[in-house]
Amino acid sequence: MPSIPPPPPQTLVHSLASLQAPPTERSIVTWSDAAGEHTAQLQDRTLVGSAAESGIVIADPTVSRLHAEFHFDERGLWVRDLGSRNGTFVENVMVREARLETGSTIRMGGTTLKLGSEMTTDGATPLWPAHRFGPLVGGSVVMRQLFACLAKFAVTDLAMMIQGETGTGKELVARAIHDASPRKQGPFVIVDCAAVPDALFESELFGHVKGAFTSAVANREGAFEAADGGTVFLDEIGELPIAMQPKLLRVLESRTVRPVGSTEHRRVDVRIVCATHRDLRTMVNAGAFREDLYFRLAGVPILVPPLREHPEDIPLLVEHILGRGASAELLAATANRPWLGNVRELRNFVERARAVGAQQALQMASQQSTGGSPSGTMRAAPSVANTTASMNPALLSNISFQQSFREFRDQWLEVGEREYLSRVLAQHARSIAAAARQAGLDRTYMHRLVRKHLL
Ligand SMILES: Nc1ncnc2c1ncn2[C@@H]1O[C@H](COP(=O)(O)OP(=O)(O)OP(=O)(O)O)[C@@H](O)[C@H]1O
Repeated sequence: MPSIPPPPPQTLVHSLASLQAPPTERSIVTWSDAAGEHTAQLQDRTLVGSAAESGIVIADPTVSRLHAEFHFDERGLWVRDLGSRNGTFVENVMVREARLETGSTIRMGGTTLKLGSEMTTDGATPLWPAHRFGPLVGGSVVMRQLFACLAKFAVTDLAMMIQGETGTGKELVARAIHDASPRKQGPFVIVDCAAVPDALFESELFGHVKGAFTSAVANREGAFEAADGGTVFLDEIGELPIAMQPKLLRVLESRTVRPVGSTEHRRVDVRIVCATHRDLRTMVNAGAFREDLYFRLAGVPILVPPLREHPEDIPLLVEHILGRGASAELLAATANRPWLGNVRELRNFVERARAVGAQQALQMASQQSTGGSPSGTMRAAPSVANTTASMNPALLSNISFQQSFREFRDQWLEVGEREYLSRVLAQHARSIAAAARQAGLDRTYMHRLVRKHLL
């Protein structure tokens, strides 16, 4: 079968306009007061106060009747205090007028409002009605908007591109899309593009026939064929070697694969979901990622927010991870940390706290250099002294022996696993290949473990 030539190059702006649903960004504020929790969309001018005639009515006696006004101009969104009794504060600074950004917190009297934004394609304000979407948990406005967007597009066959910092839940989002799609009975196949050696990429994706290269001792099915009838999740798509990019594009367009060493094209029916922590548009502009492939993959761009943008979800996530209610101590310990490694770091922390107690977990966290960086780069190797401290037998004195053996074992396996990996990595100057060799693990698996433990 003749190969299909790639489409003619397009400009980034033109392609963006033609391939993305035309989203409109709307600013919203959320707050809770004596009357409960509220979300309101901001108009060109919105009056805020405790008077019933205000656009945003706050049920709080410390808020003046006509307290402040939100308004837009060509430079953005502003809040202006209207001479209120108790003042208007932005990020705890008292202001007469200030420009706001998404995520800003605005305090009026005793009530704090949080500014968010939502992307809509139809002018409506989509909010998922529940605090869960498949395996995903989140009750904040940003997460419920995300869930509504996932629900809307999961039922289509459009390619989806999930962007977000490391640990924000991109893989879980991909799984949620698959589970909510008509393909849910089909396979869900993950390819971690960061963990596949360049020379094996083609075989990994499209398979090979026996004898295609020296180590090809038998026919092997690639990820696309394995996912036939289901979804292929291409994780860390930004790591796809440039030489592979036209090959992937051809497969997406022809919907056929040709295993390495074969002349036969095989038809495959897969939906593509990919994820990246990098901004692929910057990579396109730098020539490191093909623009035509980018637009083919980014049919629906999905942005997963970092945890710091929805800290109100932390208690819900903590209880989800624990599988039960959390102690006040644990909730306090998790409330005000930066969580640069996002939900993954929170999960590791909670699992450690379950094993050793919240205080000890806090101590261990402060011994480690904190946070997976937003850029997704690995953090510096922990020192041997630190790793030794984390296995101090004194930890045992903090462990709960009230739990079941199974729970105890699972918690200590996590702690032990992390300890083992950090030591092996340190011994091999953080070479994943060398560490995997010594550990007797597959390099891909080693890579996953390292990311899982934020090492
Ligand atoms: N909204 C959520 N609800 C429940 N669990 C979550 C949520 N978001 C993330 N997690 C959990 O956090 C951990 C990290 O999530 P995941 O591996 O999907 O992140 P990621 O963005 O793909 O990370 P990376 O970019 O490093 O691959 C997982 O254990 C996942 O189950």
